[in-house]
Amino acid sequence: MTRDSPVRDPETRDDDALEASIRPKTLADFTGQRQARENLRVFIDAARARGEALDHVLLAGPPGLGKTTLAQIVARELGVGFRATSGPVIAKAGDLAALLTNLEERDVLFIDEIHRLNPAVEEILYPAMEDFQLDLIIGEGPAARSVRIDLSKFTLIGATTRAGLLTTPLRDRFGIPIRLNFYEVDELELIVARGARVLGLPMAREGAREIARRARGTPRIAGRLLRRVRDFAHASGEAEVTRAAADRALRLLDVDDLGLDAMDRRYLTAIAENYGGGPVGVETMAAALSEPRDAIEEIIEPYLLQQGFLQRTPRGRVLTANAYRHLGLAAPATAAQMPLFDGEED
Ligand SMILES: Nc1ncnc2c1ncn2[C@@H]1O[C@H](COP(=O)(O)OP(=O)(O)OP(=O)(O)O)[C@@H](O)[C@H]1O
Ligand SMILES: [Mg+2]
Repeated sequence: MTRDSPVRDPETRDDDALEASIRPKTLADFTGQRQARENLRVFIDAARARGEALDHVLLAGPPGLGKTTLAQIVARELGVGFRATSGPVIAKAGDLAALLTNLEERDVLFIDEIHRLNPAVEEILYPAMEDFQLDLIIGEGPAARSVRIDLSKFTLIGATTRAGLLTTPLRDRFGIPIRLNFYEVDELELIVARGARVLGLPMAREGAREIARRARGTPRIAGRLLRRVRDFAHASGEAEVTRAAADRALRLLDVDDLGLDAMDRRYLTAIAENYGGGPVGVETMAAALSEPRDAIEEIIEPYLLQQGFLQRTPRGRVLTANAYRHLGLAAPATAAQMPLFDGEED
């Protein structure tokens, strides 16, 4: 399941195939996230040298930063099998048991959206992660008995957009917690340039930079913008994607100069115009925009917070002077003087 809002994700089959073709396959091809990459390099090499399963890895960060990609890369670099599932898909303990008992020694099991595991399923994951054992209840009523099954030593890679929602016992069982951050423009520029090469699209350096600058710090968005810019380039028949050509395409896509899209601006404008700049609660914003609360917290807000357009306070979201400036609105004097704390947990 992808949690991108429909507004931001009009993905087609063709796009999926293109996305797969530009997905990095090795740690060396994976741009950015230097610290995560360097740590993984060391732990992967050590596990390989000892012939042991890699310790369990938790990948946390906003959508589209490369969690699934990294999980696949880890399995490939370890030279082991890769099985993928996701939290909401594992309905019963038995479903997880079936997955776990089918793993071979040192395999990677990837659980996406691991914060959405059902508690009964999570419970049986604890001994599986810690002791590579499954405790299952077979049968019902007086005939029920518990059996213990030994599992292969495997590596669980969990991915989550909401690390704060993970239970402590689950979080504590990951020996390698990794936080992915928004990418720098330079890194996204490399990703766009590489993607253009893979797609056979002639791209000027400034063209790649323009797309990178407006990709919300997110490789998935960079890839999507690249594919749309490519469509416009084909239509116009120009030999190379210049900065001006990229800019023209991005404007048509309603991506503004700082990379905010229509939904970002709707969100900021609603706080400014309907709620006096805040504080306003996330539930109120969800209702005002007719978007699920999750989408607001996981997709829209992280980048706006990181860019300093928004603050979270114990009483709700508050726009910053930056946001007013960007929207071309006058900031109320009170907004600028409001004491700000980042007191609300995600
Ligand atoms: N470091 C990177 N270098 C190049 N491309 C990347 C990188 N990280 C991600 N991508 C590309 O961005 C896209 C999204 O990556 P991915 O699906 O791994 O994100 P994700 O974090 O799993 O997102 P979600 O939380 O929505 O599942 C993929 O097409 C992938 O190829
Ligand atoms: Mg993913």
